[in-house]
Amino acid sequence: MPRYDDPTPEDQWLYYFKRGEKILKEAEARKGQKRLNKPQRWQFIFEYNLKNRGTTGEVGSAGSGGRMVGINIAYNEHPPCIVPFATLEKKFIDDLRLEIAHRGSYIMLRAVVNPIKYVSVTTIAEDESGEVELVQIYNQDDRRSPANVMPEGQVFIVKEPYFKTTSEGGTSIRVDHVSDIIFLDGEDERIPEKWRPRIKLLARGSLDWKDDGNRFYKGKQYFEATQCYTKGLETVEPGSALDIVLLLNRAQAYLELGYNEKALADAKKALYYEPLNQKALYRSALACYEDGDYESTKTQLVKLLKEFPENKDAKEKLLRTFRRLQEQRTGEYEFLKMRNEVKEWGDKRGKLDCAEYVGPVRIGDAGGKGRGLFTTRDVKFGDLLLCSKAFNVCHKEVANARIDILFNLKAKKGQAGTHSQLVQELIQVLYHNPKKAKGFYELHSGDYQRVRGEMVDGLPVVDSHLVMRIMLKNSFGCQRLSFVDGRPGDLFEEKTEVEKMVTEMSPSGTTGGSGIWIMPSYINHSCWPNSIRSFLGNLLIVRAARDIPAGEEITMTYIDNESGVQERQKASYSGWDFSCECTLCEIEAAESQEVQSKRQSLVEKALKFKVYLNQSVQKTNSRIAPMITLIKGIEATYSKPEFIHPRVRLLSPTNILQTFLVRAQRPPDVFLLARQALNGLGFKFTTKGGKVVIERYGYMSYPVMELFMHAITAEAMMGDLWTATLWRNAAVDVYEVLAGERESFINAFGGVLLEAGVPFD
Ligand SMILES: C[S@@+](CC[C@H](N)C(=O)[O-])C[C@H]1O[C@@H](n2cnc3c(N)ncnc32)[C@H](O)[C@@H]1O
Repeated sequence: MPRYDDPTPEDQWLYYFKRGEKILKEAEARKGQKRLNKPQRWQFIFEYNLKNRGTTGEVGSAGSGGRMVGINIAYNEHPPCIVPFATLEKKFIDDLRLEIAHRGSYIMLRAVVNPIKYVSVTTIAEDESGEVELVQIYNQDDRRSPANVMPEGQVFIVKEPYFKTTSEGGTSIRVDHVSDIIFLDGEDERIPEKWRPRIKLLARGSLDWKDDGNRFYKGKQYFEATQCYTKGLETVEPGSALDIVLLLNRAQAYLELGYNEKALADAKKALYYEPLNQKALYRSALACYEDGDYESTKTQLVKLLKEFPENKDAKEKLLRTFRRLQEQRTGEYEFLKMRNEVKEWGDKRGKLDCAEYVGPVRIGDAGGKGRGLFTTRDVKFGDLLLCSKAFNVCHKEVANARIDILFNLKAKKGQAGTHSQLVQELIQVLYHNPKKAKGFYELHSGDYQRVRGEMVDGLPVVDSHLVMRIMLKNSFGCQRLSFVDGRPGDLFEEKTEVEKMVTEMSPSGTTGGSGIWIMPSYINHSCWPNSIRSFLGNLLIVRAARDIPAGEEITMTYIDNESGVQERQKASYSGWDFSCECTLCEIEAAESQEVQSKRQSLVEKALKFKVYLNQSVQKTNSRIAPMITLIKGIEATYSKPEFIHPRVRLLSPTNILQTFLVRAQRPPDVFLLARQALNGLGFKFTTKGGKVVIERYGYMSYPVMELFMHAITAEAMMGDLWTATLWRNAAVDVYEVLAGERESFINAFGGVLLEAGVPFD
């Protein structure tokens, strides 16, 4: 079942946290001390090279098979440097003290080996006195090779360096914040005299830099291309033809990297000198389009087409822009086309070309819950509330997805999946798109103490620990499609070797994709929510799961609601620091301990029958009677009417029994059970004017769809195709809410309908 995110209750990760806490305690005990063992330079380098012999610098990825599972442990939360470099005082390796961020200081280093990458880019660096130390640089752009980030011989500055004990007992300078490291190029005056190249390279002109940049661009090395164009721009005459070419080339490379704000800034600079430059107008339009600013895109393209009416790309883009503006206004999308596109991505990264839709909702004060999302008008079951584009998402379906284990010992949170990759990518997005970053920084970050200061030395400050905390509180566990061929997406997962390893290490047994969607992050939790989210590629769709009056708070579920109240409370507390007080929790918490335990033990017994699902028909047949007794027993533990207290815990046992009954070819019982289960969830049906009408919508979740499909196929098997068709129509409405759109119903369940002989339309 898709979850808001993996709550990973503390006890499941106890072993790792205990180990981590031990390391932390030992490290804390050494706080302020000098490193114990000063490594011998030659020995240190020799052992490093020996250990990393045979690796190419990059330690593979999930799809490449040979990758080690990365374990990212964050415990040394320290804010980034927010003071200008000029105010810092130089320190040497010998001056560093353990478990301290050296405020007011910097250290000048030079890499003496080729780097290696696990989760961080790791190297050995020397200072000017020849002392060496391990340096771990986190959160660099994963698209760059480690040798490109930190080639041997690279001189760099670490501002306010953090010196720490490694989990292997050694020491290292750990750089968490991208804004804390300054890479110096050969001509930088801050490079110490002794590290300057002895032979002065021939002076290179802006034209040379442009040619180099173009070569890198052709080779798809966009980061390197931007570096060359930047060098060229340093010496070129402002407003000259070459200046404009360099700006426009850099804008194009920035667009490729997703640094849209920088691309727009470059295109705008070119437009300052040449207001009707065709490429500048087009690239500024592209940058606005990529950032979802379709009005500005339109303005730029209209201006361009007025001057250059034959520009085909601009015409095509303008048409697309009109479509985006319509989506933004109406929430009308070509869902089926989009779904097929997502399927075609295969194991590649993808992004749908569409706009965001913010429906009848607004952010408001939700009292003790902080902020929340509220309806601005009466909303009907199935209405589209949000169609939100990912701020950033890391799908695990992608071939080179990084599946790691991420621990934040300070926040006591652990996650298995793409979360470590997500944090790293978020940091890059925030660093290169500071305007867009504002929406992210406004999200809930729990008790984290934020530092002031958005920019330093003309560059954005990104606090990696803050990003991690926001990610922990707001990320959604996700897959690319909520339903694949009739079943919830995650049932289809074929685990890769790395995933299997991570799953083994994660007692919750789950690994998942993860992403950040800004608006949906404002929705608070309820165990019986009034909205449902679903995923379509990089889109998160939220629809109303019942009629909601104007001004009511919209809720969704963060956790697996098929568990009992105590487990749910534990999950919401350990994952998000709150105790749920929704009506379901209120009712269940007020039940006697005896009733709660009885229900729990009956559910556990019923779930054990899952093992028979893969056994012979005969064996399953003999389990039907005991299963019915168990289900009746669970039902008897509920005392309130189902529309006040839905029988959520009966969902999985019912689905198991349904499968037994289908195999035993007992369609009347299959239908009866499906109907009873739906009634038990609070649904109320009537037949009106030749239609099955859902008079009251009950508790909605993915397995509900199974109940509908069982009802439909059972009716068809009994020969009543008419009733089957009526149920099918009702099922489409429910599917729309669960899958986000109705257009793919046939796509998803066509096979089941075909087999049962139920007409499609
Ligand atoms: C994703 S954020 C939701 C938006 C958040 N309320 C805000 O102000 O930004 C998750 C956090 O909201 C709060 N929250 C969500 N659901 C809640 C609930 N049912 N009761 C109390 N607090 C809740 C918790 O602090 C949780 O860590």
